[in-house]
Amino acid sequence: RDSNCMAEALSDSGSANAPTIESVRESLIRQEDTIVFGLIERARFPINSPTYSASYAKIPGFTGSLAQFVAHETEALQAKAGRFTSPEENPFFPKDLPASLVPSQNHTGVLHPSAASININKSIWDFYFDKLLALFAVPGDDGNYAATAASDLVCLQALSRRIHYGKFVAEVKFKESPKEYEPAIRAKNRDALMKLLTVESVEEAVKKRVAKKAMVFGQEVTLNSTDGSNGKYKVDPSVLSRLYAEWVMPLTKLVQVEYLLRRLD
Ligand SMILES: C=C(O[C@@H]1C=C(C(=O)O)C=C[C@H]1O)C(=O)O
Repeated sequence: RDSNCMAEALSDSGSANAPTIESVRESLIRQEDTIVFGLIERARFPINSPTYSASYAKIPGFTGSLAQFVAHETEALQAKAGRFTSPEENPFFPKDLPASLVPSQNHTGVLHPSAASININKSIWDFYFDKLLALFAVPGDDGNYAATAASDLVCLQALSRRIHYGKFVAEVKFKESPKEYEPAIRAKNRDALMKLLTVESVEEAVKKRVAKKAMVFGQEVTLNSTDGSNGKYKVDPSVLSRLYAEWVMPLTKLVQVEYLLRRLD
């Protein structure tokens, strides 16, 4: 099976195509590329703070910032195109989302149905704008607010997909050893579940790999120099390890715990 096609793989029917811990981890690794490239694209612009100010935007018929407006309206269009019928996609503005207008895809049930009730995009939105952005975008204002908002949404959606992928990780882990998970689920013991699903060696490797990807993808490519990067990268590699250590992995694990707690409902 083509390992780049996790979405297709997860949609396949039949247990022969059921995800494995390897296939799920492969997808998480590939999604790192999307996240690193997304941050590199956003880092082309300075912070551009008017993008986040409701008093700047004053959009007729909409209360909120330009960033909120672009996310809200883009999601409405994407919903009509069927984006959120995929169990891998979770909207930031789930209220009043228009229905899909396209023929429905056959997303067969890999996940327990209660997975649909898990959406932690509010936390993702908050850490992205309140903490992360200032770590990789330089201070300043170049007036490119619409492009800035669009590029923020690309980052947010990539982070959201990665973090909510914890649902699939948890499903695979549960299927591999139900007897270990069941008592902790019945006891609603979050700490025990967190311990069971945590693999520190994998987390260490993730932190190192995303920093390395920031170096490889974010170097200046030139034709006639021996060291194109000169140690300068479009996004500081340490920001990538910090993003994963402080937010992405803890939130992915939170999604896993939330999913497991509902797994026997
Ligand atoms: C995703 C997994 O579960 C946990 C979360 C990880 C992550 O978010 O990258 C990594 C290791 C585990 O502690 C996994 O085991 O691969």
